[in-house]
Amino acid sequence: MEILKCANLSKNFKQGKETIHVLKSINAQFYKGSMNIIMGESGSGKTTLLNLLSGIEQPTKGTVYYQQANFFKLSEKKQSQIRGNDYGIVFQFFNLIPELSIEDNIKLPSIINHQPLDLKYYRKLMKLLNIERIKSKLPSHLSGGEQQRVAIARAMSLKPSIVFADEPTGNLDKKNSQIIARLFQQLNSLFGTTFIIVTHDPTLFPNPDFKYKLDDGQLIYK
Ligand SMILES: Nc1ncnc2c1ncn2[C@@H]1O[C@H](COP(=O)(O)OP(=O)(O)OP(=O)(O)O)[C@@H](O)[C@H]1O
Repeated sequence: MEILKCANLSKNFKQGKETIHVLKSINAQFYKGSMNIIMGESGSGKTTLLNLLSGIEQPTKGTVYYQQANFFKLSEKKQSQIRGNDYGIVFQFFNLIPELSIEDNIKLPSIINHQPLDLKYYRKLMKLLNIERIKSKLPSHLSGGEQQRVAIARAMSLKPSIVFADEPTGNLDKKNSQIIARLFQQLNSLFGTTFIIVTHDPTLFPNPDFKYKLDDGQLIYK
């Protein structure tokens, strides 16, 4: 069953007097519980595509459907509910709040979105990501790999149906990149979360369900 879909999705940016056509009428489906990898050269529009799919940015043309609903036609309130409760986002540079403990960082989405944490699920997540023993620390006291594991826990804390990850291993060494990639696979199998991951290094994800490349504004199925 498809959970997310885009139809004729285009995005242009104005750069001075020029208009650049970053995404050119992209059509794609993402299935519930699937692992999707998106590759592409620097500047090919990977972040832009992720921003449109996750509802952060509006397309110039075209439609994004989340569970059959035309996302950008939904009310602002509904859009932000979906972004807060149903989507999780993982960034290259972790984006943890420096003043908050690890535990408070992870619990933040539940506070902001007024959603109770499922404590049994939360403990399972902490254990799987191996961050229980560092939960009282501050982000600055953690290694990059640890910070990214915390960021994944935060993104997954409200049991999202889709996690969007933009170069989640881009700031990590090889060993930690492999650990993070393996964790994504495990979370996908264990919780059935749909993952849409942008990466420069497809060897980290040897068997995704779907692999794409962004090239000249088109999303090509590999
Ligand atoms: N807000 C913006 N205004 C103008 N141009 C933009 C904007 N956002 C992105 N672009 C341009 O769109 C193109 C695609 O950018 P994007 O960040 O999506 O690429 P990317 O594939 O994620 O690149 P990288 O791998 O280097 O992160 C680039 O040429 C970029 O300069």
